[in-house]
Amino acid sequence: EDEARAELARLAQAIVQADAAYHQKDAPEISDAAYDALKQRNAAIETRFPDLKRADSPSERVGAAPVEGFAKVRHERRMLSLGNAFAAEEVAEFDARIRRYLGLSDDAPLAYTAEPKIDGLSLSLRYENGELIQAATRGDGGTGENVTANARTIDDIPTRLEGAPDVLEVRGEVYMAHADFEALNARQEAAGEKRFANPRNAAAGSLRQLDSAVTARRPLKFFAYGWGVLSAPLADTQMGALQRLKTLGFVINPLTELCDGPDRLLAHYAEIEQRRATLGYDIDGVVYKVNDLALQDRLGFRSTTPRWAIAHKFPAELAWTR
Ligand SMILES: NC(=O)n1nc(-c2ccco2)nc1N
Repeated sequence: EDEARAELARLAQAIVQADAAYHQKDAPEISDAAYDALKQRNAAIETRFPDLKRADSPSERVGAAPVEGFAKVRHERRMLSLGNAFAAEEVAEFDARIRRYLGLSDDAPLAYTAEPKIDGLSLSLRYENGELIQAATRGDGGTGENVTANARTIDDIPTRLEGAPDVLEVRGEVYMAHADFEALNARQEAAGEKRFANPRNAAAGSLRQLDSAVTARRPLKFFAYGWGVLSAPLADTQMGALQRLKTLGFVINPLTELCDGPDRLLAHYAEIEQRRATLGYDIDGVVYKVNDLALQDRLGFRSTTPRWAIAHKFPAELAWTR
């Protein structure tokens, strides 16, 4: 009984904290699944020890459940996270591993693209016959949230495309620029509303608003960096596909470069790291991708990450200090 009483106290505190993060900071500290598990554990103990139920039990609190939220969307092609590299040697290993996997000799040409890794939240945009019909967050990679109405309010996201494949899913990152973030927090403060901890939380909280009129007032931006389902190929190479997306009206990160091998990748990494503080938006590394799409298809994916791509991260930045 004492064990149960103590655990109920811990659960109540954890659930209150999770609710506060979800509702106040627009940035849940734990996943919906973890939240649900806390609630179920609490209910199970209360069922077993009814007389231990707390006056402030989370199972009785009105509005405790996170906002009923968005319709769920299944991603036909999983939205994957990236493997990480932290040291230069790991970049050489990434290249060597790919050469081994493909049976390429050390001196065979093997090009990569290198682009800044935007520190925002991933979004998948589905266009059919040139119409934006669905926008979904990454979620757990297999199932995300339907945020179509909110995505339509983002200027960088075209609602209509000319000359696109019949079915085209564009993937990219929603983010908030530093200047827009500061201005938003000033408005929040003036209105007696909560401030956002950092641009990523502000972008996430703004995109995951149930009221799209709120999203429309939030300065969100979008860089396209990839694709999902395609009814026809965009190009034969990563760089060519990005150029095609640009032609279709998407914003591609201007610091994206074609590199002929690990040394060039590291040189570009250093250049981007040099310019990081002047970009006006948060990045947390550089993403290297094999440029040839036929090779990407042969390389495929590891359990959860592409074999053909890696994120070379910057050393963790101090707490958001601007
Ligand atoms: N976050 C970001 O900027 N990303 N993320 C990818 C990615 C994730 C999976 C495949 O590619 N690429 C870029 N530029």
